[in-house]
Amino acid sequence: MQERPNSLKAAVTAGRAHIGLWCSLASALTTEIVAGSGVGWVLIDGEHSPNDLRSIVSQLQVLNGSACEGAVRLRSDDPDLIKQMLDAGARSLMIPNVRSADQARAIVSAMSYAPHGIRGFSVAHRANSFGRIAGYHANARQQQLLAVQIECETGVANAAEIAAVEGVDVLFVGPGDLSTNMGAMGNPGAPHVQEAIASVRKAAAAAGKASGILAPVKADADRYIAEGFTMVAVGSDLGLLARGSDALVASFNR
Ligand SMILES: O=C(O)C(=O)C[C@H](O)[C@@H](O)CO
Repeated sequence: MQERPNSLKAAVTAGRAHIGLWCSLASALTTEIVAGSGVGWVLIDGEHSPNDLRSIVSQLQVLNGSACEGAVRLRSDDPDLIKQMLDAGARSLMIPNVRSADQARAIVSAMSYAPHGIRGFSVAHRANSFGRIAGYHANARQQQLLAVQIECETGVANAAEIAAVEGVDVLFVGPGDLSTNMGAMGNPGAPHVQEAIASVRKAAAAAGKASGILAPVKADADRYIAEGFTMVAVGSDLGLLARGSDALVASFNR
């Protein structure tokens, strides 16, 4: 058995925009519904959502056989969490608030088996279809995608060095955290934040890497894609359900 190609990695490393949806509801059912839309990837959020390892695995399972790539955001860069999540079958990882090239190198190391890194070895797990994927251990890095989030001024200042780290595929801007860190809480449209966002995109491009961002307003997403961001999340299960239900109820309350 061969490992399924990572369509998200293939698109963004070739410079093709690939849209995704954020899955914050920690529910295999809602992730299945969202993935059925035909979106290219979903982000299963282990940072700000009430997910645990089992709920993340359930969401990855509903993506089996689908063209939609399940990316997982961890709550930190802890190498033990990274190992457990990779073994559980997540191969596209997003790590929040990466601030330096050394931190990025440590994350790549945690994703790599010796001699390139420190990932612990387990002979059979969900990632290699319980031992059915021949050569998984030798080739595991090929289908892995690493998106590091740039979410503070230090990360922006070090974006060029972070992008240059071998094994980093995407600099992914966290617009909420970045704007908050830059004194414009929740307002990524502030001119100085927009300048920082553009500088992250340019740093990624200069290193031949992809850039990504979460942009739940369509006009923003269109503009970011036109500027060159490729891994673009255009909404979330939570937002769709909350705003959709608000609008439906409001439509009866005139
Ligand atoms: O800083 C941000 O913005 C992000 O990283 C995305 C958020 O965590 C959030 O909006 C998820 O729901």
